[in-house]
Amino acid sequence: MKPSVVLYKSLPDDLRQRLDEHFTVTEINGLTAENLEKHAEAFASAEGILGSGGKVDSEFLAKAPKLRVASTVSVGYDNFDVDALNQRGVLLMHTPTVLTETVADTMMALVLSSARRVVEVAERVKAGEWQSNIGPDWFGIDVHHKKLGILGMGRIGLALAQRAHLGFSMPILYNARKHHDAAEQRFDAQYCDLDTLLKESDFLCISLPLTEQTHHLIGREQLAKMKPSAVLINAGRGPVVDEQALIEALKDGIIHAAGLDVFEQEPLPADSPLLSLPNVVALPHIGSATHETRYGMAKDAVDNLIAALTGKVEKNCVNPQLLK
Ligand SMILES: NC(=O)C1=CN([C@@H]2O[C@H](COP(=O)(O)OP(=O)(O)OC[C@H]3O[C@@H](n4cnc5c(N)ncnc54)[C@H](O)[C@@H]3O)[C@@H](O)[C@H]2O)C=CC1
Ligand SMILES: O=C(O)C(=O)CO
Repeated sequence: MKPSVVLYKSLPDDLRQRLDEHFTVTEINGLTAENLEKHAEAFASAEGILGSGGKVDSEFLAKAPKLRVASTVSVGYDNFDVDALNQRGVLLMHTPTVLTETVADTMMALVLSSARRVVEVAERVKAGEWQSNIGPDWFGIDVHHKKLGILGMGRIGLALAQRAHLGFSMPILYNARKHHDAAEQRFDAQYCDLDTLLKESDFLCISLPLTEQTHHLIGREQLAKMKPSAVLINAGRGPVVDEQALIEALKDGIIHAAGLDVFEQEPLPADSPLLSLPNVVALPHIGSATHETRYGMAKDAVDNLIAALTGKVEKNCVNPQLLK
């Protein structure tokens, strides 16, 4: 008999077909409380789950007593309680690597659009405001040769360093839990402590995961250490930055601008003060959102689930110690 799995994100037809070849699939529209109740039987018999978004914690696991593998269509896994999964012996599979370059492209787009005010001035053109030669009120700030600080020098941080250093002649500073040899050798990146990164970066780019240690790592005190001309870019997770403190810093001129792909609450509420600030570029969490990359992530998530439920895991496992 094929193992039962719950699919909580729709897949392209060919990938759905591949999943059906291996498993008996129940497809639901998200891991909502309502769906957990409505599809209680499917969760009770599920050996695997595949999707993205929604909390997977001990409360969820109590409803899925046969679960062996959770496969998320994302690299970030902050919505999973990894300790609870470990206690239950449930493997967690994710999709690093396939999205790295695309997310770095998004971060570079945020750097450029925040500095050059691309969104703001394009809207002014559409509104018919371009009536004569433009003056300083349309100008932005340079990107090339400025110092780019990377907070979280992992896969995405490295790909951003490549773009910024080789493409835009930007000196790279970074902070991470440990030195990154490839970043230092290939892009001359300089390791520094967080205070130095805050004080010296012209662009502070956050590509950190959300953990207990990184929650509100950037708050009022840290923002106050940044240059008034600095731009903050966050494509890691919203709660790494204290959003209220960021709003105040942007309003009060403590920092110059922000480019944000992630927020404390997503979707960003329509009445968020961030949306009325001209010095904010706000994107709807599109870091990995290209057709090619989203397909690649879904494919990897399907392959990860098949590998893990058939005992053939070689990569993409968050808790490989369970394999021993
Ligand atoms: N906006 C979007 O659409 C996307 C956002 N992301 C976010 O980007 C994050 C990073 O992804 P990858 O680069 O693939 O992960 P990674 O694991 O390769 O890199 C994370 C880096 O953060 C560092 N780090 C972790 N905790 C730290 C701390 N307390 N202080 C300093 N450095 C710390 C690690 O040492 C590592 O260098 C993901 O966890 C996810 O939250 C990822 C993909 C898309
Ligand atoms: O993969 C992730 O962690 C995302 O945020 C979406 O690509």
